Amino acid sequence: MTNIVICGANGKMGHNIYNCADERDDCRVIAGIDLYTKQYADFPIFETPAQLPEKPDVIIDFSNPASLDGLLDYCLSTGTPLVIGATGYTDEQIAKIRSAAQQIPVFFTFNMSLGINLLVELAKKAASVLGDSFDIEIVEKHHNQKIDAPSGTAIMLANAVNETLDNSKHYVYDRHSRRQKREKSEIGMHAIRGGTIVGEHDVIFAGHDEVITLSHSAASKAVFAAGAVNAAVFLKDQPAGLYDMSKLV
Ligand SMILES: NC(=O)C1=CN([C@@H]2O[C@H](COP(=O)(O)OP(=O)(O)OC[C@H]3O[C@@H](n4cnc5c(N)ncnc54)[C@H](OP(=O)(O)O)[C@@H]3O)[C@@H](O)[C@H]2O)C=CC1
Ligand SMILES: O=C(O)C1=N[C@H](C(=O)O)C[C@H](O)C1
Repeated sequence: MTNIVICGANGKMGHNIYNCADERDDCRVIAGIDLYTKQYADFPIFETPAQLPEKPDVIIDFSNPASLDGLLDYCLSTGTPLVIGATGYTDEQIAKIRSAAQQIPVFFTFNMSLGINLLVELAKKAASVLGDSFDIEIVEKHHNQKIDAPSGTAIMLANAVNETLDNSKHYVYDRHSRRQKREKSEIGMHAIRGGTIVGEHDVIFAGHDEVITLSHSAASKAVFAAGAVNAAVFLKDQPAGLYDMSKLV
């Protein structure tokens, strides 16, 4: 049995993770963390990790980058494994996550779906064949409640493509404020926000008279919740280190 605490328990992903864990026999949610306390049917919610009455086997975080320091303090001092699904971190925060993973198990990915992680591999392959001659643009679409842009997944895809191309590209987020043609070294990053779109990502390779688009669409948040719960059950028994979806396929 894996005892889970959800950080961001009152949020959309928090609810989906609770529902996913509730349907399984090998794990259960024992508590939540969120900005205000609200009693769920089955578990209590606390405002900070320090208030947790017992140490869980693993914490799953789908809250906000603002909760990172408190979570890392708690997980490092108690040796608690941490699954991080939230997005919007600064480079400095990502460095802190990597550093913590030298002492505790940390599972960190901007997208918990298996499909996106295959898309990353396909995009790397396409970049290795087309990257020198085709223009590369990434388009992501999400619901109107999303705070960060571009999405963590779009950044993950761009980084994977760029690393394949020896980091020869730079990212362009805005073409409104300049009057000039596109440079070969650009990866254009485009964020669309509207309605209840769950999450769509296109990596577009545009060449002379031909275009290849690699595309992924999530139909519900349950797909991310399933990945996060699988990650938590996996992480509980791992040594310190940084893990991602490649460990779950
Ligand atoms: N890796 C992946 O596969 C996926 C990642 N995500 C990411 O997960 C995050 C959450 O998404 P979603 O559930 O849709 O967002 P929600 O806004 O619905 O949920 C976030 C919850 O966290 C709470 N919260 C905010 N700040 C803190 C804090 N400092 N400490 C504790 N709780 C806090 C919010 O409270 P309040 O509402 O009061 O601010 C809210 O209840 C986002 O960063 C999103 O991009 C989402 C889906 C998949
Ligand atoms: O905020 C969301 O909803 C999502 N965020 C993640 C991201 O920023 O990449 C993953 C998924 O697309 C849903």
